[in-house]
Amino acid sequence: MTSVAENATGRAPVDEARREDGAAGAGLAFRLERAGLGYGRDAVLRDVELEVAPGEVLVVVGASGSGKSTLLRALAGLLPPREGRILAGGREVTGPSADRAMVFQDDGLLPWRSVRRNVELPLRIRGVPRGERGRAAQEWIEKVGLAGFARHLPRELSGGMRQRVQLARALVGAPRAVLMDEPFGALDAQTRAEMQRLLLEVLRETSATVVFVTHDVEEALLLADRVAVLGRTGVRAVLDVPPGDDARTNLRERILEEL
Ligand SMILES: Nc1ncnc2c1ncn2[C@@H]1O[C@H](COP(=O)(O)OP(=O)(O)OP(=O)(O)O)[C@@H](O)[C@H]1O
Repeated sequence: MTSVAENATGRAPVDEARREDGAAGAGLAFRLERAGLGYGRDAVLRDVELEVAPGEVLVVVGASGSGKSTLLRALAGLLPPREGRILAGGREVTGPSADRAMVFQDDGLLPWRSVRRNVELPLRIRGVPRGERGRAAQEWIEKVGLAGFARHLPRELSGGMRQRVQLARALVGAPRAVLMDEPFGALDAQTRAEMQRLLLEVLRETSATVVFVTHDVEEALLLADRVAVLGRTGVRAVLDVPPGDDARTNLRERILEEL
């Protein structure tokens, strides 16, 4: 298991005592034990052994079709493993949970709901009283730079703004893990860079564990504490992201070799 002391988000190093489970609100640890994932008869990933430490940002890269989204769906509890086990916070994952928020590439917002009402949704599902959820939603809308847009509908926003709304919706309920599937994949280069900066900024305020899927090795190096590289049927390597440009250049080459 890697040290996450050099966390890209600048967050405090993970407390060893919290690794396996930890108090409510602490980042969630994940563990895949010989997990086999697939659809019907088709195996996508076999024998996956992987640990994600609480508070860590693990970025998953791999060729198209290597199973990045499949892995994320399994962590979210949307796809049960065919073999082995998946543990979150020491407990077997048997379905989705409010502890594990998801962010998708296509925005996944409810088109008929305003920004505020989209952001409030996880709190509403949990039965948080209206006033409290309105305040929390407004706070997150401001944090993601959308003050003044609370009453807008998703179709009135740009792609980048819609991803900001998704980020606010994912984090408003203080989840212990955020699972992000190519969230910036459809954005232009400049908006993507802005969103990466915003993500690093907002993650500093949370202790959530992040598993982030991307095609983009540069994005992986920017965001990750560690990078997991998927190969044809499994995890080929899990690599620490060291500080320093030279070390990153070496790592970039290593990742590209593994891909
Ligand atoms: N719902 C599904 N039913 C059947 N097969 C699926 C399903 N979703 C994905 N697959 C298959 O599983 C394999 C892995 O797909 P997955 O989407 O996890 O890969 P990926 O690495 O995320 O790809 P990409 O980078 O192109 O998004 C592919 O062969 C895909 O066709």
